[in-house]
Amino acid sequence: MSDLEFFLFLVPPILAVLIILNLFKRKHKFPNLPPGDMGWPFLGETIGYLRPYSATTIGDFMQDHISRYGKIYKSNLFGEPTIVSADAGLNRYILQNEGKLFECNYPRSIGGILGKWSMLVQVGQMHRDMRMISLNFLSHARLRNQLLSEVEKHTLLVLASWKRDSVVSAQDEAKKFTFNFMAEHIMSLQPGNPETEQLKKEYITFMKGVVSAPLNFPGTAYRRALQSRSTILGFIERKMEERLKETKGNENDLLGWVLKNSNLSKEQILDLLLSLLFAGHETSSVAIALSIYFLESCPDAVQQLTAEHLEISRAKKLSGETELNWDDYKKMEFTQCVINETLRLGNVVRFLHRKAVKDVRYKGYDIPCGWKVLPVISAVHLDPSLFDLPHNFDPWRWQNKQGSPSASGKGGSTGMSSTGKSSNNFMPFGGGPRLCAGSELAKLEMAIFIHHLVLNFHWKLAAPDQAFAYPYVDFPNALPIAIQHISSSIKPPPH
Ligand code: HEM
Repeated sequence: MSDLEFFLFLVPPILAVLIILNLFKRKHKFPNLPPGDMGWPFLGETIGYLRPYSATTIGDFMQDHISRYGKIYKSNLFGEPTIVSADAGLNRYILQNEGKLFECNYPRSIGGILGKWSMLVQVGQMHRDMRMISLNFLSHARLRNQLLSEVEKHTLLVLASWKRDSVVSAQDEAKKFTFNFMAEHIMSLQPGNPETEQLKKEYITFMKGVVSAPLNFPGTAYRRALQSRSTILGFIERKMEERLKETKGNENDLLGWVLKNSNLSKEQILDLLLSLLFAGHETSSVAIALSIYFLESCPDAVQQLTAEHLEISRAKKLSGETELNWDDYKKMEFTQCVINETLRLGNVVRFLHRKAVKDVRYKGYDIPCGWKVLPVISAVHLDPSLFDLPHNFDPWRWQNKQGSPSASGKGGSTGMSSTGKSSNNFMPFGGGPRLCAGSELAKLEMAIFIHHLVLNFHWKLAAPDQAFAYPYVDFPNALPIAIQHISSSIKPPPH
């Protein structure tokens, strides 16, 4: 027998014994691991977990696992032993104990593409520093005094370009809107300029890689995305150098603000800007597309929305004002219900990546230190014990948040069930120390877009489409809608 044959003969039984010993040790040290199936060696159950499914459901894999094992189960996902939680209480516990018992832990491929300094992968002090910068950039005062009118400007730019009685791709249009807005606020890029359009093109390739399998071979989407990442970073770097040469710095955009007010290195600034562009563009555009999709099949909601926005628009005409302001935004109460319901049912971000940094015991279950932990927020939002008829689009369930479920609830639901009344179970923006830094901006973008949409257009699906979870949410046909103008004309922004 050659050395190689001898080696091949010995390795499998040794590996098997090691795996069994490891399982035995684990079982001994952690006798109360949640029930579940660790699946195939190495692959675990990852393929089943990531199989696409309708975005308004939790998918067959999750449904089947919850029926078999309950809302907390163990598995092997993304190459690691994992605890999956569809349990509202455990999800809150995980997010609130960030940095103490659990820590953010996105797959290495995300760090490869968003950068090692990306906020999504940073933990500890560096994360806190970058978070402060983002919160500053997205502060309430900026939203109110500057970003609101910019959001309106970019909404009008997109909607005014829709041709009469045409078909538009709602998902692409929403992406155009959020990209233009973010690019202007991050680097003062103007919509339509050749450099902005070039960056947008690169960014699309980049995005395809972020959501693809992390296979770094020639010809793969991931490899192309890594190349686009370098091109985009080169672009941002040039902008940065131009700024550094300017004598009077422009602090109105994030790039200017960071250069003036932070000690971040060039590499850190590049990754911060890129990850903010990613975090702020992809999510809210999908949320806007989802709202257009849900509203299309809910005429009662469109009618109530239209009444709310007509009222705001009439009052503005009487006072001689044209642009929306914060007081107008605050009047958009039913719109907020539509936004909440869109985020609850559509689940733009479905689960988060964490790992246990200590041995944890929760409700009698062991969560061993070092294990991956996935709080699945979509499973809570679609849990029938927390939200009545969770698969129905029912914005009225959000009315009378403090009191009993709305008696006038339409869409067949009586609103939230008693436990669901508490907004505790609603976490579209995550929670704890990593709560989405752009949640208020995202809601503002959705509200202003909906305002001008319902005042100016009727729309119908032009071809069948529906949202899928891949697990990122996407409309395979980019949501084609046939539009009809209601008002005589929608004008591009005056400024
Ligand atoms: C509907 C739209 C959005 C949804 C559903 C959403 C959801 C989320 C979620 C769930 C997280 C937590 C990730 C985690 O804990 O691992 C997060 C983080 C974050 N989001 Fe959003 N987001 C949205 C829009 C935005 C926008 C418009 C921006 C701003 C430009 C933004 C910026 C961020 C940032 C910077 C973080 C990282 C926060 C941190 O780590 O401290 N997001 N988002």
